[in-house]
Amino acid sequence: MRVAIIGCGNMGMAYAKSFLQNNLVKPENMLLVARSPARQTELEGRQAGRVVLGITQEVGLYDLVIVAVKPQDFSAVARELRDVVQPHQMVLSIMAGIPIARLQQELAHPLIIRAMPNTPALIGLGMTAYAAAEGLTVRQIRQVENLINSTGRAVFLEQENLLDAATAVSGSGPAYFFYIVRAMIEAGRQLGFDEALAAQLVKQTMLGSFHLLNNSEKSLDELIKAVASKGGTTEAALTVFGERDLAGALIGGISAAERRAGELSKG
Ligand SMILES: NC(=O)C1=CN([C@@H]2O[C@H](COP(=O)(O)OP(=O)(O)OC[C@H]3O[C@@H](n4cnc5c(N)ncnc54)[C@H](OP(=O)(O)O)[C@@H]3O)[C@@H](O)[C@H]2O)C=CC1
Ligand SMILES: O=C(O)[C@@H]1CCC=N1
Repeated sequence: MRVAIIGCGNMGMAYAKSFLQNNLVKPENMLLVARSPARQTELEGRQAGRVVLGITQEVGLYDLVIVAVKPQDFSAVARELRDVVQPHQMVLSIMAGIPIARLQQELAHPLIIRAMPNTPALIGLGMTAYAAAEGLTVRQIRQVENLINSTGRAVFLEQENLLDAATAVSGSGPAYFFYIVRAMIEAGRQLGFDEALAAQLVKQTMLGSFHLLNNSEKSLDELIKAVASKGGTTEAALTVFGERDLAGALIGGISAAERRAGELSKG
């Protein structure tokens, strides 16, 4: 498959790296589009494909065009891409918020897949939710899904409107996890550990807890109960979390992320 990527930042390059590592795309079949000469030089150094400056006619020669710029940059990209995109090409957007209808309208192009990945895609452990415009064949959708699967797991959403919720839950999710890990390490530090030891205690605890959750028949409530002895230390912590409504704060934050995706949809 021949793939052009517009927006070769964190996510665009995570995709490029995965496709190459899994031999789904050959370097000679990958086109990386930069918007500045400095970025062009930097991308050339990565040897992940041919690098061009700007959205040239060449972009029209690829089977799939991935748009991975910030949502705020999309309209500028669309003004150039709409003159270049060819009827047979598929366009995969990973931009937060922007709905398929707006992508189709601004690009004057029907064959759109909209996906929401997350940063663990960098190591092949990503979670992507995606939806497809009507008019794409099952074969075309499978071709794109095969690429996405090289970055981790993927779920197809029949209802595109759930993509904003996926953005809030799994797209932004890694940042919530890192936020909690950071707070736990800081607590360890304040209780007397040096940074490295606090980080080791927390990271192994998160890793072990994840695998326990994944391999256990117990519900989350039961898993919590199995740690929190009556009148013990965990209960003391959970009481403070409850008094400060930590769960409510997390749910409220995730709802705010979903609302923000809705705002980004309008440009
Ligand atoms: N980061 C994340 O966790 C996730 C991000 N996303 C989505 O992915 C998209 C990209 O995010 P992310 O990778 O973090 O952002 P980055 O800022 O790392 O990457 C965006 C890239 O787009 C480039 N760019 C902007 N305009 C153009 C243009 N006209 N032509 C060519 N390149 C252009 C920028 O170039 P330059 O370097 O020159 O500024 C930059 O390299 C966003 O829409 C975001 O919503 C989705 C899921 C997760
Ligand atoms: O924060 C953002 O807008 C993007 C979308 C999901 C993760 N990062």
